[in-house]
Amino acid sequence: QSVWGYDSDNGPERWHENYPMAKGDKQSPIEINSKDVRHDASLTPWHASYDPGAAKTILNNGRTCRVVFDDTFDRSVLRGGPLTGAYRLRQLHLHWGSSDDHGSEHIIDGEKYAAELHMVHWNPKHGNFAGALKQPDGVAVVGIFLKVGKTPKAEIKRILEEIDNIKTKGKEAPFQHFDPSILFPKSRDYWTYHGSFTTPPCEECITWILLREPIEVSADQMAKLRSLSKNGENEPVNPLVDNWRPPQPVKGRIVRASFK
Ligand SMILES: C[C@H](CNC(=O)c1ccc(S(N)(=O)=O)cc1)Cn1ccc2ccccc21
Ligand SMILES: [Zn+2]
Repeated sequence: QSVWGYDSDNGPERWHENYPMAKGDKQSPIEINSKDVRHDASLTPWHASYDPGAAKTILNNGRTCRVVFDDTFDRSVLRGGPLTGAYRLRQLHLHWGSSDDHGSEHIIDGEKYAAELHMVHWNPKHGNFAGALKQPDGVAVVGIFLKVGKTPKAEIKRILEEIDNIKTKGKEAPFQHFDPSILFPKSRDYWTYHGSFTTPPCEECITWILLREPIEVSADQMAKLRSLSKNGENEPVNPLVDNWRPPQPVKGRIVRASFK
């Protein structure tokens, strides 16, 4: 019984065999077409107030590179936008491709970005993360697109510098004094819709907040990300690339925009 992944024998087309939610009506990611988006003037700006001291470790779990934060109290929270209340930052991670022309999970007007960064928050009114992922308003994920360009954003460097210490599956390193809000682009414009985890168990508990403005990374930084391995130490090298789920059926959902 192979654990889920992104290969032909355990990839997105087969996740539903062990995770029936994968065939639900509110799955993520999706393709966003501007012509179908509805501007919602009632959408207020979102606000993140993160404590750099909440950052704990960075790890390679064989499927992504993840930074974990202390979420035992309202220390780093996201408010506003489509959200009611303060959602606690739990972790951030990325999805990327084997080349610069693809890798993001959400696709905007046919455009795929080289990578997509997810900042995962949960609603403490549901007690803990396990409880939150069973609720439609349980989790909020801020998605930031990464585009390869000439003027890379310096702040992403901090994450990529750690890559050398977590090359193989299971490797973890301390990652402290990091405020992920430095990764935000200038514009606060966003799209929002209701969806799911883009990985098993694919629970439909996520309010997605996708930032319209991508941040820039360099080709070298993308190569760095692609130097991560799915395999454990002393196992045959299996590059950690293409850890993205293809777009899922929109099924009548409305995507709202905070901007005109
Ligand atoms: C779902 C959880 C592991 N998965 C995630 O937390 C997760 C977060 C964000 C995304 S994405 N790509 O959509 O942003 C995908 C997966 C495992 N898990 C299952 C039950 C459970 C209970 C407590 C703690 C962890 C638990
Ligand atoms: Zn993700």
